[in-house]
Amino acid sequence: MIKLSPSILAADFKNLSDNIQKADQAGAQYIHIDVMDGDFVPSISLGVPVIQSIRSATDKIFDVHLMVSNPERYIADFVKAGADIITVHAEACKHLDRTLNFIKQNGVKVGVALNPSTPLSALDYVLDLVDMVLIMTVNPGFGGQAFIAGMYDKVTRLRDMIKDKGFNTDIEVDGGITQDNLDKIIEAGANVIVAGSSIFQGDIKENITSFNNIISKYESM
Ligand SMILES: O=C(CO)[C@@H](O)[C@H](O)COP(=O)(O)O
Ligand SMILES: [Fe+2]
Repeated sequence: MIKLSPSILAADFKNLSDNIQKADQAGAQYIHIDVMDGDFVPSISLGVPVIQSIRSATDKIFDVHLMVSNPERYIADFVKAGADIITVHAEACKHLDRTLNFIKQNGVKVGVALNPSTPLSALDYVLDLVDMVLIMTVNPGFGGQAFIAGMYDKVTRLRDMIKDKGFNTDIEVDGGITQDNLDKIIEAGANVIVAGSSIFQGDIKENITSFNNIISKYESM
């Protein structure tokens, strides 16, 4: 099952709950929420109070991407605010195994993210702990960047690694995804698709319908 996770970083913050409801009604399965701390990545975006406040706008899955140093400090707060999936960066955790276990103990789905330059071997001893691996297809910190072409191969190799281990882990891709590269990234093995600018710039409903039309070709396979 392929899921679309619109990134609200590209939404109109003045009309955030309206934009989220449009994405929900147009057929997004997840809502991707980028939390940036100005330390792990240069930008500061939004945090717990915003998530708490938009929780009532939709009952779709809140897919929370923490681009935060030492994220274990905030996990319980994000769960309380309404996160359903919490993804932390391998590069941002001093004790990744402990942090992933802690997310699971808090009763939500566990994700681990890798920057473009981080090798897949970072997953060797944690893959069994996670529900989802997020492959960054741009360097984290900003929306609207161009997809890094080398990431197709990374996703293919990760899908093989997951199959070899007999797991069923989701692969999320995040950054620079458009209707033009969607086929290729799904064919590489991604099944959770984050898109910010290419959903929220222009007509949200039309964009989501076009994305879902492409995705639907793979659902019947
Ligand atoms: O995590 C991030 C950026 O760090 C992303 O979730 C972006 O928000 C995706 O935006 P687009 O590249 O799709 O515009
Ligand atoms: Fe993200």
